[in-house]
Amino acid sequence: MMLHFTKMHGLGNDFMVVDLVTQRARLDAELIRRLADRRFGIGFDQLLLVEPPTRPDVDFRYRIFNADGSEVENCGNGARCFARFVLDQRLTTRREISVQTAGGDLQLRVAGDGRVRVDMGQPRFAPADIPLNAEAPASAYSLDHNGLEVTFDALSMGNPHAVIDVASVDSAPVAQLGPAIEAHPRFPHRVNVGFMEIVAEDRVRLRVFERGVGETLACGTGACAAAVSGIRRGLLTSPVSVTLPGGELTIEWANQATSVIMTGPAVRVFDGRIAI
Ligand SMILES: N[C@H](CCC[C@H](N)C(=O)O)C(=O)O
Repeated sequence: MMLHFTKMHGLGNDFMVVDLVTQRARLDAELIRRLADRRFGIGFDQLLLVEPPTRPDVDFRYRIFNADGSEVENCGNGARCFARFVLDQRLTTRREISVQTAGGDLQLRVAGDGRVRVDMGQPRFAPADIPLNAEAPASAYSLDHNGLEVTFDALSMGNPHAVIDVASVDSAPVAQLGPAIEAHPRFPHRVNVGFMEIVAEDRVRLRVFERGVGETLACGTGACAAAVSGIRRGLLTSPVSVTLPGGELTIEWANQATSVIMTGPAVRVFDGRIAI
């Protein structure tokens, strides 16, 4: 069959977006890996599926698959592209869109200037919610990597994140430490690894080694996790500007009992179709 798709990105974190409201297709992990390949396939960091809701109180179901074929709970940059896509495809006329994900519900709002505001829900800190093997919640954990003690914060944005403070993202050991922590046994579902450089109380630089992908140009949930980590440790004040290699996101978080709000761009690159 021919599968219609749209290539999109959020600050260079790139996606294959598929409308499964008006199309029918089954995409298993092996096919997803093949489609994700940047030479033999379409090439993307994540596949985003737009599906009819399974509950009456949301507009769509939003499913996310990493390039390695693993299905995951959330994708922030993808959520902004999801909102742009369903409006462009006329799958809705609403500019306030609610979606269900495996990690919880998201509220998407498309602004007049094309930027998208996403209510990402509340962060979760209990080790069991991340999940992280740890005796009790803390704002600083440590693990051993080749005899080196690595200190990190950890939380869930629906998906798991570790946040490591670094003096400079330019010299951060992303390629060495990223994969080691992603697959560390302390994280039973693996983890996204953020390297955060605090520039000012309202500004950070960030690089993210994403679970199931590797380093990406931007990570929306990673930007949320980094900002939340800095705010709750008293190092940052909301709103926080997060500068990633692909560009800048604004993250707001008032306090533990409120949602994290992420605002940023969503870009449509091209439409295509592929035989599967
Ligand atoms: N790699 C992530 C999913 C995509 C997150 C990222 N692309 C974003 O914008 O939040 C995970 O395995 O949880």
